[in-house]
Amino acid sequence: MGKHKLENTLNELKATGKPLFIPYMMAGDGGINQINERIQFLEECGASAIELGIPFSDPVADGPVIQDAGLRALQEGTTLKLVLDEVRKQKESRNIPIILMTYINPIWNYGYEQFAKHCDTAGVDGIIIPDIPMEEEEDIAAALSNQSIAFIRLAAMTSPDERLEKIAQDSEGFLYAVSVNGTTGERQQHDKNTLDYLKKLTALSSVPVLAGFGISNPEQAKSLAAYCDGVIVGSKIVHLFAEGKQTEIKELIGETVR
Ligand SMILES: O=P(O)(O)OC[C@@H](O)[C@@H](O)c1c[nH]c2ccccc12
Repeated sequence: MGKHKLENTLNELKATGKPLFIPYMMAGDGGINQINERIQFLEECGASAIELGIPFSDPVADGPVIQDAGLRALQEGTTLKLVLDEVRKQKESRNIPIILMTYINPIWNYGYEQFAKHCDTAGVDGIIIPDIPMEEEEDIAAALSNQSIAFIRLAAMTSPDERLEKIAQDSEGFLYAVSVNGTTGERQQHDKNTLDYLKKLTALSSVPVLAGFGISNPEQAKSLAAYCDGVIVGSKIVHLFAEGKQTEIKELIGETVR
């Protein structure tokens, strides 16, 4: 058994032999009342876990689709505190793991200890922080560790092998393998060397490895998942929600995890 519930849940799903699928959704896009509705919908679609984005004014890793969703969510008045309050309401009825994706600044404002405690109360299982360098993560890592919340690390294709090794060993819950160079957003295809990179990370990591960035259809998802444990899809899901195309979300997830 791994140290974190998230890791154990993903490993159980992995044992069924199907690729893992983690959809990303922007919290507060479509209104605060859509947060729990959409989480429940994605759970019913067969998602393995949910990556819940906290909108932020300076989202350096986000491409245009997610940036726009973030602006809409901010206009709805979405804050980290509001999202945690919403997520807590559904804690008992929810079976799917929740992963928060937030830049470090909102966590800093909230207070690291306070943030970790409130995540625990809300039943949050893991955290992704795209803009904290390995060298500066000690304090937030300690706060999360006190509450047994998985601190998911991001690996980049440009990282040297030594660094990838360290990231793969440190990562908790799963390892997020960023599979393009650049920001989030749909891509036609991935480089050939992406597959070697995924293979390498899978060999280095003791937690499940999921590829994310640039994935928008089941074919792409399956071809990458053949070299790791599953995929994360953001922009495509955000875009389909914004257009009210829930049926297509269901098909995308269903066809990938089948
Ligand atoms: O949108 P894409 O290309 O499908 O990529 C997933 C991504 O959106 C999601 O995981 C995410 C949204 N914002 C991020 C910032 C950093 C890392 C990851 C993310």
